[in-house]
Amino acid sequence: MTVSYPDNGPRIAVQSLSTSFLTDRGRVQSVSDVSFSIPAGSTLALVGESGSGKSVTSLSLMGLHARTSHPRVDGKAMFLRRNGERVSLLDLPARQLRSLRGNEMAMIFQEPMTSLNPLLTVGEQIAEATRLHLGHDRKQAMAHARRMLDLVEIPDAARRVQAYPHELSGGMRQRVMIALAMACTPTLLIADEPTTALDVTIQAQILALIGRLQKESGMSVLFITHNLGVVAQYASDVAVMYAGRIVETGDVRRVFASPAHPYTRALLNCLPAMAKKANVRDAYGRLRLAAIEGQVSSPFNMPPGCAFSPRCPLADGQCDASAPGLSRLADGGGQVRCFKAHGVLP
Ligand SMILES: Nc1ncnc2c1ncn2[C@@H]1O[C@H](COP(=O)(O)OP(=O)(O)OP(=O)(O)O)[C@@H](O)[C@H]1O
Repeated sequence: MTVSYPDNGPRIAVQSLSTSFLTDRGRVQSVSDVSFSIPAGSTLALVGESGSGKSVTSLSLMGLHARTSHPRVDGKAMFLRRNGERVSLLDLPARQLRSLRGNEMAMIFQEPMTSLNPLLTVGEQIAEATRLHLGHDRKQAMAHARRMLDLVEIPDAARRVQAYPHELSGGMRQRVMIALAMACTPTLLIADEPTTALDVTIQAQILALIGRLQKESGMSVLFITHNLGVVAQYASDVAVMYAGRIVETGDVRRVFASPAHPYTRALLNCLPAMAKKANVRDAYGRLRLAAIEGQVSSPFNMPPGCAFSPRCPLADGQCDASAPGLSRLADGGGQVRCFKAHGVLP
């Protein structure tokens, strides 16, 4: 299933993406000034605590916000199509965006049951996608569905193609979601917490599967997770989000070896491996995992300065008074949004 794609620039380039919604309490800014790009075949992990704006970012790119929340999405998101054409996702008419979704751009979510149709067999659901996007007839579509189930290593695919989602385990359902997402050989896969609901062994298998499919197909992946621990193995680059903004970007090795933002450092300190290294133990001799004290400020009550300053051990008057912009780090190491970061280029 290897496909060659035009190699002129990033698969997706997002610039100053900002999203707000209308709520009972007025318009709320959920994502502000988010920029990143993902080259062909690369994985960018978007990391941050719950509520930091990761899902809103991906749903904004896919045009999937409910109209009832009156979303306002600003900025630019250029997507490189298979045919070499570059399209502006935020300006595309709904019909054209729909024809890209599930075809050249696909998405998998945490909970497959919310995306799979309980009334159709898994084979019918995959077949429906390829009939719509690839023009398969019924027979071709069902044969393709079987091949896809094989590809995602579902045992006995010929039989399972006839199964309904509720007849499968959580791990199998997530494999079906991946098969559905991959059915039209997307060039961009957005994986939003794809393994959070699964137990650790199955998580590792699913992530390995996505990694294998990516290598074989050359697709780019936007991998959304709150768990920095899984990032090191599966992503080439990281963007850390806090309160709707990217606070640090860089390649995985640099971010893990020398995190520049105090929030990234705090996230890393929450990892078991880091706890082992620090070897801080409780009264019973158990390793003590660090936790980030305090909570993300409410979007209705954001501090005037840096959003992280109320929780930051380094914050001073400057951080409370004004919000830092993104600065480039020395050695091509990415960017950071912090007055106190070391190694920032002038
Ligand atoms: N339709 C909406 N209307 C109003 N606010 C929204 C809407 N969707 C998301 N938000 C708010 O936007 C912020 C970012 O939410 P988002 O779901 O992107 O966070 P997240 O980082 O993906 O968190 P999680 O890991 O829990 O999914 C949150 O404060 C959330 O409550």
